[in-house]
Amino acid sequence: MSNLTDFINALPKAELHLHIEGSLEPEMMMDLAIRNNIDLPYKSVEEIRTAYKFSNLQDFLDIYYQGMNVLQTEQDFYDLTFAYLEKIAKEGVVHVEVFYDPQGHTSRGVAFSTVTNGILRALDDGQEKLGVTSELIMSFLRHLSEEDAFATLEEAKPWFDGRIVAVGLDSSEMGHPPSKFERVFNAARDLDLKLVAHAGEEGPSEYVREAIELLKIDRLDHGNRTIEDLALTRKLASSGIAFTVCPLSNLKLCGVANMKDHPLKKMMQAGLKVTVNSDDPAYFGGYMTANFLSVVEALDLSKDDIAVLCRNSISGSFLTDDEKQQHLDRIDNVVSSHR
Ligand code: HPA
Ligand SMILES: [Zn+2]
Repeated sequence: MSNLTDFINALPKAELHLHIEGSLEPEMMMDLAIRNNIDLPYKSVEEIRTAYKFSNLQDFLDIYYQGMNVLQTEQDFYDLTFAYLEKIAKEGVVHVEVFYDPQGHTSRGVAFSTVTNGILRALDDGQEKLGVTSELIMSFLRHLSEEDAFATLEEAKPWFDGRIVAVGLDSSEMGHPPSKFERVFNAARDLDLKLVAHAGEEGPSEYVREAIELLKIDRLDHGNRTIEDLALTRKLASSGIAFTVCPLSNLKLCGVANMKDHPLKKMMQAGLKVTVNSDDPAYFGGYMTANFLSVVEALDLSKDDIAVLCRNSISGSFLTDDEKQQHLDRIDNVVSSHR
Protein backbone atom coordinates (compact mmCIF):
# COMPACT_ATOMS: atom_id res chain seq x y z
CA MET A 1 0.00 0.00 0.00
CA SER A 2 1.41 3.34 -0.94
CA ASN A 3 2.30 6.01 1.55
CA LEU A 4 -0.44 8.17 0.06
CA THR A 5 -3.10 5.48 0.44
CA ASP A 6 -2.05 5.03 4.09
CA PHE A 7 -2.31 8.78 4.64
CA ILE A 8 -5.78 9.00 3.06
CA ASN A 9 -7.05 5.98 5.00
CA ALA A 10 -5.65 7.33 8.27
CA LEU A 11 -7.51 10.64 7.99
CA PRO A 12 -10.95 10.70 9.63
CA LYS A 13 -13.47 11.79 7.02
CA ALA A 14 -17.18 11.87 6.21
CA GLU A 15 -18.90 10.62 3.09
CA LEU A 16 -21.70 13.06 2.22
CA HIS A 17 -22.80 11.83 -1.23
CA LEU A 18 -23.56 8.15 -1.39
CA HIS A 19 -26.67 6.54 -2.88
CA ILE A 20 -27.03 3.28 -0.97
CA GLU A 21 -28.63 1.60 -4.01
CA GLY A 22 -25.48 2.56 -5.92
CA SER A 23 -23.38 0.42 -3.57
CA LEU A 24 -25.05 -2.76 -4.89
CA GLU A 25 -22.06 -4.78 -6.11
CA PRO A 26 -22.64 -7.25 -9.00
CA GLU A 27 -21.93 -10.20 -6.66
CA MET A 28 -24.70 -9.12 -4.29
CA MET A 29 -27.00 -8.41 -7.26
CA MET A 30 -26.58 -12.04 -8.40
CA ASP A 31 -27.03 -13.42 -4.86
CA LEU A 32 -30.19 -11.39 -4.23
CA ALA A 33 -31.62 -12.30 -7.65
CA ILE A 34 -31.28 -15.98 -6.69
CA ARG A 35 -32.57 -15.44 -3.12
CA ASN A 36 -35.65 -13.55 -4.41
CA ASN A 37 -36.23 -15.52 -7.59
CA ILE A 38 -35.80 -12.49 -9.86
CA ASP A 39 -34.84 -12.77 -13.52
CA LEU A 40 -31.75 -10.73 -14.35
CA PRO A 41 -30.84 -9.78 -17.91
CA TYR A 42 -27.27 -10.96 -17.10
CA LYS A 43 -25.85 -14.46 -16.74
CA SER A 44 -22.75 -13.67 -14.71
CA VAL A 45 -21.01 -11.09 -12.56
CA GLU A 46 -18.65 -10.41 -15.49
CA GLU A 47 -21.61 -9.73 -17.76
CA ILE A 48 -22.99 -7.25 -15.24
CA ARG A 49 -19.67 -5.41 -15.03
CA THR A 50 -19.39 -5.30 -18.82
CA ALA A 51 -22.79 -3.56 -18.98
CA TYR A 52 -21.42 -0.68 -16.86
CA LYS A 53 -20.39 1.56 -19.74
CA PHE A 54 -22.17 4.88 -19.66
CA SER A 55 -22.03 7.91 -21.90
CA ASN A 56 -24.19 10.15 -19.70
CA LEU A 57 -26.27 10.24 -16.51
CA GLN A 58 -29.40 8.75 -18.10
CA ASP A 59 -27.48 5.69 -19.41
CA PHE A 60 -26.42 5.00 -15.86
CA LEU A 61 -29.83 5.67 -14.29
CA ASP A 62 -31.50 3.13 -16.62
CA ILE A 63 -29.19 0.40 -15.33
CA TYR A 64 -29.28 1.66 -11.73
CA TYR A 65 -33.10 1.46 -11.56
CA GLN A 66 -33.05 -1.99 -13.16
CA GLY A 67 -30.46 -3.17 -10.60
CA MET A 68 -32.76 -2.12 -7.75
CA ASN A 69 -35.28 -4.81 -8.72
CA VAL A 70 -33.36 -7.44 -6.75
CA LEU A 71 -33.94 -5.48 -3.51
CA GLN A 72 -37.17 -6.87 -2.07
CA THR A 73 -37.07 -7.55 1.68
CA GLU A 74 -36.00 -5.60 4.74
CA GLN A 75 -33.07 -8.01 5.08
CA ASP A 76 -31.95 -7.16 1.51
CA PHE A 77 -31.76 -3.46 2.41
CA TYR A 78 -29.97 -4.35 5.64
CA ASP A 79 -27.40 -6.51 3.84
CA LEU A 80 -26.82 -3.86 1.16
CA THR A 81 -26.24 -1.13 3.73
CA PHE A 82 -24.09 -3.12 6.13
CA ALA A 83 -21.82 -4.33 3.30
CA TYR A 84 -21.21 -0.70 2.30
CA LEU A 85 -20.41 0.30 5.90
CA GLU A 86 -17.91 -2.56 6.27
CA LYS A 87 -16.06 -1.31 3.19
CA ILE A 88 -15.82 2.34 4.15
CA ALA A 89 -14.95 1.67 7.80
CA LYS A 90 -11.61 0.34 6.46
CA GLU A 91 -11.02 3.61 4.59
CA GLY A 92 -11.16 5.97 7.56
CA VAL A 93 -14.76 7.06 6.99
CA VAL A 94 -16.07 7.88 10.47
CA HIS A 95 -19.42 9.34 9.44
CA VAL A 96 -21.73 8.93 6.45
CA GLU A 97 -24.88 10.73 5.34
CA VAL A 98 -26.62 8.16 3.16
CA PHE A 99 -29.08 8.91 0.36
CA TYR A 100 -31.81 6.52 -0.62
CA ASP A 101 -34.51 6.69 -3.29
CA PRO A 102 -37.79 5.47 -1.71
CA GLN A 103 -39.79 6.15 -4.90
CA GLY A 104 -37.53 3.71 -6.76
CA HIS A 105 -38.88 1.00 -4.46
CA THR A 106 -42.46 1.99 -3.62
CA SER A 107 -43.15 2.33 -7.38
CA ARG A 108 -42.42 -1.40 -7.78
CA GLY A 109 -44.43 -2.50 -4.77
CA VAL A 110 -41.85 -2.57 -1.97
CA ALA A 111 -43.20 -0.80 1.13
CA PHE A 112 -41.61 2.43 2.33
CA SER A 113 -41.24 0.91 5.82
CA THR A 114 -39.48 -2.21 4.46
CA VAL A 115 -36.85 -0.11 2.73
CA THR A 116 -36.37 2.49 5.44
CA ASN A 117 -36.29 0.12 8.40
CA GLY A 118 -33.80 -2.22 6.69
CA ILE A 119 -31.41 0.63 5.98
CA LEU A 120 -31.82 2.15 9.47
CA ARG A 121 -31.20 -1.18 11.25
CA ALA A 122 -27.91 -1.55 9.36
CA LEU A 123 -26.94 2.07 10.14
CA ASP A 124 -27.56 1.39 13.84
CA ASP A 125 -25.44 -1.77 13.69
CA GLY A 126 -22.76 0.14 11.77
CA GLN A 127 -22.46 2.57 14.63
CA GLU A 128 -22.41 -0.14 17.26
CA LYS A 129 -20.15 -2.69 15.53
CA LEU A 130 -17.97 -0.56 13.25
CA GLY A 131 -17.98 2.81 15.00
CA VAL A 132 -19.30 4.61 11.90
CA THR A 133 -21.93 7.24 12.70
CA SER A 134 -24.59 8.10 10.12
CA GLU A 135 -27.63 10.04 9.06
CA LEU A 136 -30.27 9.14 6.48
CA ILE A 137 -31.36 11.45 3.63
CA MET A 138 -34.48 10.70 1.61
CA SER A 139 -34.10 11.79 -2.02
CA PHE A 140 -36.93 12.71 -4.36
CA LEU A 141 -36.70 11.48 -7.95
CA ARG A 142 -36.83 14.67 -9.98
CA HIS A 143 -38.12 12.97 -13.15
CA LEU A 144 -41.33 12.19 -11.22
CA SER A 145 -44.01 14.76 -10.39
CA GLU A 146 -44.28 17.28 -7.57
CA GLU A 147 -47.41 15.42 -6.48
CA ASP A 148 -45.48 12.15 -6.17
CA ALA A 149 -42.79 13.91 -4.09
CA PHE A 150 -45.46 15.35 -1.77
CA ALA A 151 -46.99 11.88 -1.32
CA THR A 152 -43.54 10.51 -0.42
CA LEU A 153 -42.95 13.33 2.07
CA GLU A 154 -46.28 12.48 3.70
CA GLU A 155 -45.49 8.76 3.87
CA ALA A 156 -42.12 9.47 5.50
CA LYS A 157 -43.53 11.57 8.35
CA PRO A 158 -43.29 8.84 11.04
CA TRP A 159 -39.50 8.80 10.46
CA PHE A 160 -39.04 12.54 10.88
CA ASP A 161 -38.47 12.02 14.61
CA GLY A 162 -34.73 12.04 13.96
CA ARG A 163 -34.40 8.94 11.77
CA ILE A 164 -34.66 10.70 8.39
CA VAL A 165 -32.94 14.06 8.89
CA ALA A 166 -32.90 15.56 5.40
CA VAL A 167 -34.40 15.45 1.93
CA GLY A 168 -32.47 15.48 -1.35
CA LEU A 169 -33.16 15.68 -5.07
CA ASP A 170 -31.62 13.29 -7.60
CA SER A 171 -32.17 11.38 -10.89
CA SER A 172 -32.35 12.92 -14.41
CA GLU A 173 -31.27 16.53 -14.08
CA MET A 174 -31.79 18.07 -17.54
CA GLY A 175 -35.35 19.29 -17.99
CA HIS A 176 -36.14 18.87 -14.27
CA PRO A 177 -34.87 22.08 -12.67
CA PRO A 178 -34.90 22.63 -8.90
CA SER A 179 -37.79 25.11 -9.31
CA LYS A 180 -40.08 22.12 -10.03
CA PHE A 181 -39.71 21.17 -6.33
CA GLU A 182 -39.76 24.58 -4.64
CA ARG A 183 -43.04 23.92 -2.82
CA VAL A 184 -41.95 20.42 -1.72
CA PHE A 185 -38.71 21.83 -0.28
CA ASN A 186 -40.67 24.61 1.48
CA ALA A 187 -42.81 21.92 3.12
CA ALA A 188 -39.72 19.90 4.12
CA ARG A 189 -38.13 23.03 5.65
CA ASP A 190 -41.33 23.61 7.66
CA LEU A 191 -40.85 20.07 9.04
CA ASP A 192 -37.36 21.09 10.26
CA LEU A 193 -35.62 18.80 7.79
CA LYS A 194 -32.22 19.67 6.33
CA LEU A 195 -32.19 20.23 2.57
CA VAL A 196 -29.74 19.12 -0.10
CA ALA A 197 -30.04 18.79 -3.89
CA HIS A 198 -28.09 17.54 -6.88
CA ALA A 199 -27.44 20.47 -9.24
CA GLY A 200 -24.83 21.40 -11.82
CA GLU A 201 -23.83 17.78 -12.46
CA GLU A 202 -25.03 17.84 -16.09
CA GLY A 203 -27.34 20.81 -15.70
CA PRO A 204 -26.21 24.44 -16.08
CA SER A 205 -25.04 26.80 -13.32
CA GLU A 206 -28.55 28.31 -13.47
CA TYR A 207 -29.82 25.09 -11.82
CA VAL A 208 -27.27 25.61 -9.02
CA ARG A 209 -28.57 29.15 -8.57
CA GLU A 210 -32.16 27.83 -8.36
CA ALA A 211 -31.15 25.18 -5.81
CA ILE A 212 -29.56 27.90 -3.65
CA GLU A 213 -32.10 30.68 -4.09
CA LEU A 214 -35.39 28.79 -4.47
CA LEU A 215 -34.82 25.54 -2.58
CA LYS A 216 -32.52 27.26 -0.02
CA ILE A 217 -30.44 24.12 0.39
CA ASP A 218 -27.96 23.50 3.20
CA ARG A 219 -25.50 21.60 0.96
CA LEU A 220 -25.01 21.17 -2.79
CA ASP A 221 -24.52 17.78 -4.45
CA HIS A 222 -22.00 17.84 -7.35
CA GLY A 223 -22.14 21.53 -8.35
CA ASN A 224 -19.29 21.10 -10.84
CA ARG A 225 -20.72 23.63 -13.30
CA THR A 226 -21.01 26.40 -10.66
CA ILE A 227 -17.66 27.85 -11.71
CA GLU A 228 -19.09 28.76 -15.12
CA ASP A 229 -20.78 31.66 -13.26
CA LEU A 230 -18.21 33.85 -11.52
CA ALA A 231 -20.72 35.87 -9.47
CA LEU A 232 -22.42 32.70 -8.22
CA THR A 233 -19.04 31.13 -7.40
CA ARG A 234 -18.04 34.17 -5.32
CA LYS A 235 -21.35 34.10 -3.49
CA LEU A 236 -21.06 30.38 -2.67
CA ALA A 237 -17.42 30.72 -1.64
CA SER A 238 -18.33 33.37 0.92
CA SER A 239 -21.41 31.45 2.11
CA GLY A 240 -19.26 28.43 2.98
CA ILE A 241 -21.82 25.94 1.65
CA ALA A 242 -20.29 22.49 1.10
CA PHE A 243 -20.09 20.86 -2.34
CA THR A 244 -20.22 17.06 -2.51
CA VAL A 245 -18.04 16.33 -5.53
CA CYS A 246 -17.80 12.80 -6.96
CA PRO A 247 -14.72 12.43 -9.21
CA LEU A 248 -15.06 8.84 -10.47
CA SER A 249 -18.77 9.40 -11.09
CA ASN A 250 -18.00 12.46 -13.22
CA LEU A 251 -15.46 10.47 -15.21
CA LYS A 252 -17.71 7.41 -15.74
CA LEU A 253 -20.70 9.56 -16.76
CA CYS A 254 -18.50 11.59 -19.13
CA GLY A 255 -18.88 14.88 -17.27
CA VAL A 256 -15.12 15.06 -17.83
CA ALA A 257 -13.27 13.27 -20.65
CA ASN A 258 -10.16 12.83 -18.53
CA MET A 259 -9.58 13.16 -14.77
CA LYS A 260 -6.97 15.83 -15.57
CA ASP A 261 -9.89 17.99 -16.79
CA HIS A 262 -11.78 17.62 -13.50
CA PRO A 263 -12.76 21.02 -12.00
CA LEU A 264 -12.13 19.97 -8.35
CA LYS A 265 -8.85 21.85 -7.95
CA LYS A 266 -10.23 24.98 -9.65
CA MET A 267 -13.23 24.79 -7.33
CA MET A 268 -10.91 24.62 -4.29
CA GLN A 269 -8.83 27.51 -5.62
CA ALA A 270 -12.02 29.55 -6.08
CA GLY A 271 -12.62 29.15 -2.33
CA LEU A 272 -15.48 26.63 -2.51
CA LYS A 273 -15.84 24.12 0.32
CA VAL A 274 -15.23 20.98 -1.72
CA THR A 275 -15.59 17.42 -0.43
CA VAL A 276 -14.78 14.09 -2.13
CA ASN A 277 -17.40 11.33 -2.34
CA SER A 278 -18.18 8.12 -4.22
CA ASP A 279 -21.82 8.64 -5.40
CA ASP A 280 -22.53 5.08 -6.67
CA PRO A 281 -19.30 3.19 -5.93
CA ALA A 282 -20.40 -0.22 -7.26
CA TYR A 283 -21.14 1.34 -10.65
CA PHE A 284 -18.34 3.89 -10.93
CA GLY A 285 -15.35 1.79 -9.95
CA GLY A 286 -14.39 2.85 -6.45
CA TYR A 287 -15.17 3.82 -2.89
CA MET A 288 -13.77 6.81 -0.97
CA THR A 289 -10.04 6.08 -1.12
CA ALA A 290 -10.18 5.38 -4.86
CA ASN A 291 -11.97 8.68 -5.40
CA PHE A 292 -9.36 10.59 -3.38
CA LEU A 293 -6.48 8.87 -5.21
CA SER A 294 -8.03 9.59 -8.61
CA VAL A 295 -7.97 13.37 -8.09
CA VAL A 296 -4.77 13.45 -6.04
CA GLU A 297 -2.90 11.78 -8.91
CA ALA A 298 -4.57 13.53 -11.84
CA LEU A 299 -4.57 17.03 -10.32
CA ASP A 300 -1.34 16.75 -8.33
CA LEU A 301 -2.98 17.55 -4.98
CA SER A 302 -0.74 17.93 -1.92
CA LYS A 303 -1.12 16.28 1.48
CA ASP A 304 -2.39 19.64 2.73
CA ASP A 305 -5.05 19.62 0.01
CA ILE A 306 -6.11 16.11 1.07
CA ALA A 307 -6.40 17.23 4.69
CA VAL A 308 -8.50 20.25 3.62
CA LEU A 309 -10.87 17.95 1.71
CA CYS A 310 -11.27 15.77 4.81
CA ARG A 311 -11.79 18.79 7.09
CA ASN A 312 -14.43 20.09 4.65
CA SER A 313 -16.27 16.77 4.81
CA ILE A 314 -16.51 17.03 8.59
CA SER A 315 -17.45 20.70 8.72
CA GLY A 316 -19.92 20.24 5.83
CA SER A 317 -21.71 17.37 7.60
CA PHE A 318 -24.80 17.52 9.81
CA LEU A 319 -22.81 16.49 12.91
CA THR A 320 -22.99 18.74 15.98
CA ASP A 321 -20.28 21.35 16.56
CA ASP A 322 -18.76 19.22 19.36
CA GLU A 323 -18.67 16.11 17.19
CA LYS A 324 -17.10 18.10 14.35
CA GLN A 325 -14.40 19.49 16.64
CA GLN A 326 -13.42 16.01 17.85
CA HIS A 327 -12.95 14.78 14.29
CA LEU A 328 -11.12 17.96 13.24
CA ASP A 329 -8.69 17.54 16.17
CA ARG A 330 -8.02 13.97 15.08
CA ILE A 331 -7.33 15.16 11.53
CA ASP A 332 -4.76 17.62 12.91
CA ASN A 333 -3.09 14.79 14.82
CA VAL A 334 -2.84 12.58 11.74
CA VAL A 335 -1.45 15.47 9.67
CA SER A 336 1.24 16.27 12.22
CA SER A 337 2.24 12.62 12.63
CA HIS A 338 2.73 12.36 8.82
CA ARG A 339 5.01 15.41 8.54
O1 HPA B 1 -25.12 10.90 -9.65
C1 HPA B 1 -26.35 10.86 -9.64
N1 HPA B 1 -27.05 11.88 -10.19
C2 HPA B 1 -28.37 11.89 -10.19
N2 HPA B 1 -29.10 10.91 -9.69
C3 HPA B 1 -28.49 9.86 -9.16
N3 HPA B 1 -29.00 8.77 -8.59
C4 HPA B 1 -27.98 8.01 -8.20
N4 HPA B 1 -26.83 8.60 -8.52
C5 HPA B 1 -27.12 9.78 -9.12
ZN1 LIG C 1 -25.53 11.44 -6.65
